[in-house]
Amino acid sequence: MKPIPAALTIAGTDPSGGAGIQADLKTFQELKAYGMSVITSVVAQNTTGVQNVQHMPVSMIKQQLESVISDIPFQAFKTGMLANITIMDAVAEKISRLDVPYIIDPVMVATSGDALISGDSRDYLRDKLLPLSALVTPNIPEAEVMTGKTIKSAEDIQQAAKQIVHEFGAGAALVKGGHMQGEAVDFLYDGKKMHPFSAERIDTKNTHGTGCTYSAAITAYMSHGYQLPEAVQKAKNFVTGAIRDSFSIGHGNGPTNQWTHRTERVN
Ligand SMILES: Nc1ncnc2c1ncn2[C@@H]1O[C@H](COP(=O)(O)OP(=O)(O)OP(=O)(O)O)[C@@H](O)[C@H]1O
Ligand SMILES: Cc1ncc(CO)c(N)n1
Repeated sequence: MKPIPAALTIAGTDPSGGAGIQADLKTFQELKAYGMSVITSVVAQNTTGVQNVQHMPVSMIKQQLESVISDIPFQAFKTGMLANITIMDAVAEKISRLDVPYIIDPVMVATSGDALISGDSRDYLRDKLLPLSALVTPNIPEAEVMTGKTIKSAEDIQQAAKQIVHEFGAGAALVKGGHMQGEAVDFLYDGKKMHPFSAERIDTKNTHGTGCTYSAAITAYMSHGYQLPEAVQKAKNFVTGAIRDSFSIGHGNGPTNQWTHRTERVN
């Protein structure tokens, strides 16, 4: 019998519901993957920014992982906000033996500009976590931190994607062009081929949680058995719809809309 598609997110929270664990679970649900979550940090945030952060004790993060892993099988998982080296290390220890695709959203800074991880953990993420991943999904500033190079053009994005795979050992790299001008073009490099994914740029300030929604959608599609690059194409359609139909709520950058009634369906 086919297993029930299940997906796990290991990330921080957003009580305003647009990013982090909340965005991931909404996306999993819309894309018909049974959603599970391990909370790494509780973040007091909303559409205007981050007001406070409380990291979970490492023993509690490990225990949450153990509770899920020992009980329910899942076919793909992602990490989002992993705030410091101690948390990254604990997560790495628990997930390194899992034999299902691992998607890293290398969260560093919120849409509002607030830092979500410590400065010294950026290198650790690159050196310790990337080699465990099937895919990493940096935006341009995150890819610049990883590669140490300035990214100004589509050519630069592709070079960064290649470096992240060949030099840092990620299974594949999807470098997102959301922070550039013009079409929203992302490049996926899987170690052999470069795959561009393009969508019209939508004129909106409501982009809170776009990165979380995108990587959660990739994770959900992979839990259904879709491989790269197909899982990314489907997730790109999903996130573009979620930005197009985004909610003008809150006083800052509004959240994306995961409702799939007008966007990509699973089956
Ligand atoms: N205004 C836009 N119109 C269309 N697509 C967009 C727009 N902004 C971002 N995207 C797309 O949304 C996806 C998420 O990319 P983005 O670069 O915004 O992620 P991010 O910066 O990690 O998100 P976050 O704001 O959650 O940190 C990518 O496919 C990107 O091309
Ligand atoms: C918890 C969390 N993860 C990721 C982001 C990036 O959007 C955010 N704002 N909050």
